[in-house]
Formats: sequence, C-alpha cells, structure tokens
Amino acid sequence: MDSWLRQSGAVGLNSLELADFPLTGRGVKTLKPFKDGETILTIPSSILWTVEHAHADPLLGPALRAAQPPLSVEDTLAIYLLFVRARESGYEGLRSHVAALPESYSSSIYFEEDELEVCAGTSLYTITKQLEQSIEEDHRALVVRLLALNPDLFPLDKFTLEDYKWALCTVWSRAMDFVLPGGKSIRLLAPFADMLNHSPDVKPCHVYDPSSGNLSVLAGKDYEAGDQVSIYYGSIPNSRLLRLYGFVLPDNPNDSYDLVLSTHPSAPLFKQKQKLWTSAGLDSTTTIPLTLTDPLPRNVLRYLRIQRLDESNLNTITPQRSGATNQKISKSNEIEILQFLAESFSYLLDSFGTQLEKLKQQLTEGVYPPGGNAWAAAHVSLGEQRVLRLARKRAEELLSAVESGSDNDVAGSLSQCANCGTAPAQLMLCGRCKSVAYCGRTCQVAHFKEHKGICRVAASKSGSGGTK
Ligand SMILES: C[S@@+](CC[C@H](N)C(=O)[O-])C[C@H]1O[C@@H](n2cnc3c(N)ncnc32)[C@H](O)[C@@H]1O
Repeated sequence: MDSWLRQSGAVGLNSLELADFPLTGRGVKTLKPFKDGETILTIPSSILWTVEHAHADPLLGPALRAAQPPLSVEDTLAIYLLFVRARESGYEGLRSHVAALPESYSSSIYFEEDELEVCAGTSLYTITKQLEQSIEEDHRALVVRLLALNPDLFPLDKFTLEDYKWALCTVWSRAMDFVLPGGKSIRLLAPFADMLNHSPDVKPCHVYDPSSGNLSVLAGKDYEAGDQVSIYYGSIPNSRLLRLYGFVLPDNPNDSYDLVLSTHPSAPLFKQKQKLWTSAGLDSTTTIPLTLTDPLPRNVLRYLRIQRLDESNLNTITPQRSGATNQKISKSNEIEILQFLAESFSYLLDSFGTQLEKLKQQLTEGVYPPGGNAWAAAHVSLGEQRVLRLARKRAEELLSAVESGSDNDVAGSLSQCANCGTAPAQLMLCGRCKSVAYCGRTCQVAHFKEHKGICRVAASKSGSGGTK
C-alpha cells in the first residue's frame, strides 16, 4: 500500500508509520513533532473510495448505475469494497488497501446473545436486533437486484451475507462524512487516513477540499515525535460507538438516551395536534436525544404539552401561537405530562436487564473482562441509565415545583433561551417579567411578538410590570 500511496501523490507519509497502541490497537504514530493546525497528511482525490469513483469504474459502474431502485451510498461503497476484494487481477492499489483492512470487527452486530443481554433495555440492544434482521433482508434484496444479474462481476461466494456484514462494518467504522458547499454531502474512505484512531482530546481536524477533492488531516493538538496521531470522530454516545466502531469510552460525556415519542393517528384531536407539532418543528413520531447535559430537553415537554391538550385549551393554541408550548399551558396539563414522564422513566429504567448499581459492582469486581464485548455492553447500559435517572430526577423536581406552585422556572424556562432553546452558561432575563430568558438580544427581539402577551400577564402577577 505504501508505494501505491506515494505514487498516487499522497503527502506526509515520511513522517508517519503504523504502530500498535495498548488502548486503541493499530493506529498512526508520528516520527516528528507537529504544531496544532499543521497539515500532517494529504490523500489525493484519485485514490479515495467514493460513490462517484465506483460509478466511474468501467466494470463496476454500469452495473451500479443500472440498479433499481438506486443503491444507497452505504451499499454502493460496501459493494465497491467487495468487488475490489474479489478481483484476481487489476485494482492493485485498492486491493493493497483492502488487504490492510481488519478481517473482523467488534460491532455489536457480532455479539453473542449473552453479551448483548448485558445491555438489555438500551437503544443499542433494540437497534442491534433490528439491524441483524434488516441486514439479512438488504442482502437478499441486493442479490436479486444487482448481484445475481451480474454473476461475472459478483461471484456469489464472495458476496455472502458474512461478506456484506464485513463490508458494512468497514464503511461504518472507517468512512468519513463531509457536508459540501450547497448542502450536499459526501461519504468517503481514505486509504491510510482510515488508520487514524479517535481521541476525545483533539479538535476536529480532518478536512475535505471540494475544489481538489483531496482529504487532509491536520494536527488536532501539538504532537511530539512518537505520539499517536488521532482524529475526532465526533461527539458520539457509547451506544453508537459500539454499533458502528466496535469500541466504547468509559464515562463518555456524550452518552445519551433516544426517547421516542409517538401518538397514534386514531388518538382524539390528532389532526389539530399534528398541525401544532409541525409548527413547533416536531412530528407525531419524534425521537429526541436525552443527554447528560440536557436530560429533559424542552422539545420533550413541548411535544407532550401538545399531546395532552384537551378540546378546551386546544382552541387557545393555534399553529401561529405554537411558541406558547414553550411554557406550561395549564397547571393540570403540566402535572399530567410530568407525572407521565416520571412514571415512564421509571418504567424504562426497570426494564434494563441489569440495574446501574449492580452493573457498577460487576465492573469493579471484573465480572466482564475489560475491553471485551460484555464489558463494552455494560458501559452502554451504564451510560443510558445515568441519563434516564437524571431525566427522571428533573421531571420529579419540575412536578413538585408545579404542584406546590413554585414553578417560576417551569420546564427550564429560565435555564434555556425561550427563542432558540439553547442553554448557554449565561442567559439574560426579560427585563420586564423576568419569567423567560434569552441567549442574546437577537433572540429576545425575534421572540418579542410571541412573548409580549404572556409578558404583560407575568409582569403584573409578579408585580414587576409597568403599564407598557
Ligand atoms: C478508522 S479505524 C482506525 C484504525 C484501526 N484501529 C485499524 O487498525 O484499522 C476505526 C477503528 O479503530 C478502532 N478505534 C479507533 N479509535 C479507538 C479508540 N479511541 N479506542 C478503541 N478503539 C478505537 C475501532 O476498532 C474502530 O472501529
């Protein structure tokens, strides 16, 4: 691979070499110091694995382009990898890259049943089960619409379900995504740059140049000779890390729980409520990530306030006034949704296969061999349970505040910007009613029309209002 990369115009290889690191496995070592921001490596456009290159390939391209319905980006890259891997001649450069790829992966789709059971109750458990099924279905569909139609290109013994799973895991764990000017996106695999491991301690530092089509890696921090060079894969929770990349970060600050909120179309007043959800930027089925920093996001409350509207208060909230759902609609509505949330979080927490305290104890006692699949699954479960417990605590706090009437700060109206919903460290209160907060002047001005009615009432209640 090295000579192919050099001949193709890759820049920076003299300063880098592959090496094994105790915690992350194989990665890239620098042979010289780099300052934060310096370019370390450039991989030229011509040798990147992209959909465009797959489609331009004289052998593979016509078959891919003829596939109906068109293949997804993920499937196109997976088939491209398997196609090159199956060739006995030609494609020497790309084949040398394939030869350097791992032969097996540790994504949760490869877990034994007892290993996956350790994270029963998590979103990872559910998604992994669904994936196992959908990958089989997708593979069957690929055989019918592409592989069996072109047996010379795709010998079926090299495109088995196991081969397809390997190719998908290669794409999930090594592809890079970029948004291009104009909003389109590109997904690519960059030989050698795909040997870089993730570190939460570096800045995002891999860049795609749309004009040249080259991929470059910059130093995400200062490096000494001998250091491992890393890139930042993103702010990813353990459930996603384990599914896509096959590893977890203990005490991951990005851990989250995906809360799915859904209302059946046969529910009373569904059509009117759907209009309200839409105008609030939500949907009748909405997935909202609960995070360690924001365990009960404003949108969860907004969704439920709308869901629990009855006929009498539904008429007071029109789509034009959907901003009103940022705050409590009525005491009874608020109590109902907060009780529902606290109970639902308890129910979700009870449905975890192993409870948080027991998991912690098992991890301390070394019940799960560190670094193994069950150990990783335990960390996913810990992370999701931590988030859900915070969410339940927040719902209970809000509930008791509403019940006792001390809910000036209901639903975080003073801890989040009333206009954009962000929660920066510093917020400014509305100078008149002091019942809402903003991240800045722009949001305050943008929100004025919606807020002015409530402002007058709130200010007069608190005695702080003028007559304006
Ligand atoms: C883009 S590849 C990096 C190169 C890879 N280590 C290799 O030998 O081919 C991504 C994979 O590297 C491993 N990896 C990356 N960052 C890691 C980390 N911080 N801890 C543990 N494993 C990591 C995971 O197996 C992941 O799926």
